[in-house]
Amino acid sequence: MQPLYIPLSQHKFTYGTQRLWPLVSAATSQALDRALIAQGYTSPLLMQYAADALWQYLQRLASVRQAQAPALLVLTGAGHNAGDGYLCAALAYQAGWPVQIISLVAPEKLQGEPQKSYQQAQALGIPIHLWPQVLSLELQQAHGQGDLYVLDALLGTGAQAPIQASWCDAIAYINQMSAYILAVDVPSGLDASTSALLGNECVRAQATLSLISVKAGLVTGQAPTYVGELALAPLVPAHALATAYTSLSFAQQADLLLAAGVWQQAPKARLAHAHKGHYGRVLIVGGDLGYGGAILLATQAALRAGAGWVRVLTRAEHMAPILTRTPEAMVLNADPQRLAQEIDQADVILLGPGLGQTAWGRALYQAAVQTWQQDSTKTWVLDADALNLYAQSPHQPLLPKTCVLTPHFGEGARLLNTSVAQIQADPYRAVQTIATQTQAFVVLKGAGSLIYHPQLARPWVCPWGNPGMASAGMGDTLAGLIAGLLAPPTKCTLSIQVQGQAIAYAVAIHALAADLAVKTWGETSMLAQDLIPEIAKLMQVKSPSQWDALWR
Ligand SMILES: NC(=O)C1=CN([C@@H]2O[C@H](COP(=O)(O)OP(=O)(O)OC[C@H]3O[C@@H](n4cnc5c(N)ncnc54)[C@H](O)[C@@H]3O)[C@@H](O)[C@H]2O)[C@@H](O)CC1
Repeated sequence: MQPLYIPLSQHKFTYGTQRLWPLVSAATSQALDRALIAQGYTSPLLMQYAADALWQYLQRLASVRQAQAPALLVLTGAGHNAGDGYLCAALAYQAGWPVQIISLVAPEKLQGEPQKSYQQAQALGIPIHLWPQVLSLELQQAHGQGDLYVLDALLGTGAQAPIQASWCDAIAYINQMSAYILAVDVPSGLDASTSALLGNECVRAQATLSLISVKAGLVTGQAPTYVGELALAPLVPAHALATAYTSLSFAQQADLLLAAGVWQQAPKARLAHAHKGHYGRVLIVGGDLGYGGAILLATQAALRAGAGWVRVLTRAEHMAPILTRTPEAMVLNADPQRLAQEIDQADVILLGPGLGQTAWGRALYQAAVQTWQQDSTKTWVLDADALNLYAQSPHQPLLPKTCVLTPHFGEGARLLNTSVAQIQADPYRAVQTIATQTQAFVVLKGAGSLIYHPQLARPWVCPWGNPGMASAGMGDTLAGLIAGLLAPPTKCTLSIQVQGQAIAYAVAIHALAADLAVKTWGETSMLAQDLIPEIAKLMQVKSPSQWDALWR
């Protein structure tokens, strides 16, 4: 049987020659449903296709896990999401799995398709309990043996905040089970558009099968904790979906970067007669006392990204350690007077790794601002305390014409003078607001990093990376990588689109390097420096087969 879903969390994942995948809001997803219904894919048909895909996913999972006597518990609410759940329960029951359903909504309150699906499950004789009834002995036994699968069909794209206490209790109840949770379309409690949490509890699924389209709220911010493995069940043929997309009058929300296209963005083969001037000059400024490692990592990443030369302005105390580890770099004692002259010689200036906020760092920041105000033709990357100092300025200076800001959520909150919670409530809005206010490229770093510039149609989302990246030096490495990849002088004169692709490539390679490194070091022990050799490996990939070989 043809697979009814496409796994999106795999690194080997490719989809034709596409480089991007559309991410949609809940509203767009509902409009897509309507457009498909208008093509003759009626609501009951789509619901049955959804149930078929969910059931196939569960069966394959049980087979991979060599599950003994698998049992299914389905939690349902009132909407179409629940309808998918009832129909999937019916398929599992007919195949001989022990199945029980816990509904949070009294049957007499159900309407339309969800009501019909409920009646179908009921007619088969599947036990349906109204929350908070306890599980029957049979399922409890299966649960004890660890073969219990839970289908979360409580809330889908129609979910609204807040989640009431009794629903939170039900969510907490399934989260504490030692069962495998598959979420239908969206983990209940997560906003499908923004990745915000709608209440105090959210289903923590091992996997989510997104239906018809991938929702933007599943891939960024806090979402990866709740979504688990992500897969898409398109439900309808590609041509029907393409017609549905073109009939929409409003744009999709974001684009997901895809592995299929990432390697195609790698720097081209070098000219046979090349000299280092062809590959650009990067100046890195930072590394106050106590922060020598930050500037070292940025330097190594910029060099591995292929920059022709890298000069470093830092504290005198850090010169010898950096040179010992990276003799290819030119390392100089930083003083604000020297800065203008060094900037003049560079194509790209990275300001911020380990810059700190003492008088030393502030003086360098001020000198840098004066320089770019006089000559805004250079490409700048502002990271770490350069962002904080910019955010603190009472009169924020106009940024250079080509500028990349790389805030994490905390720095993003300072740039917008708001809280981290507000950024988490809608990272898409945050990245677009920062970029619009500054007219710069913004890389909002975190799980599912976002990349945006006001002249791009939509933010791009990087789907790779792992929680081991929540460690010191990761941001410095990324900043160095971006600076190195933007360094070739030709890049600076190219369009926003092409510069954006170089930045997206840097973000992707950084996350993918972490996904390679984690295979050796594990999430707990992986260090930022472990990414450097993996970055070099990834940048050598020139074909899909080389790409696949990396992930074997
Ligand atoms: N329309 C269609 O034809 C299709 C819909 N599909 C499924 O349908 C879902 C969307 O269906 P709906 O629009 O019915 O949305 P939902 O299934 O998310 O349910 C909305 C219902 O939940 C209630 N609700 C919202 N927030 C709540 C909260 N915080 N606490 C308690 N109850 C709450 C609403 O009052 C409404 O009754 C998708 O996520 C997908 O799973 C799929 O079957 C594909 C086809």
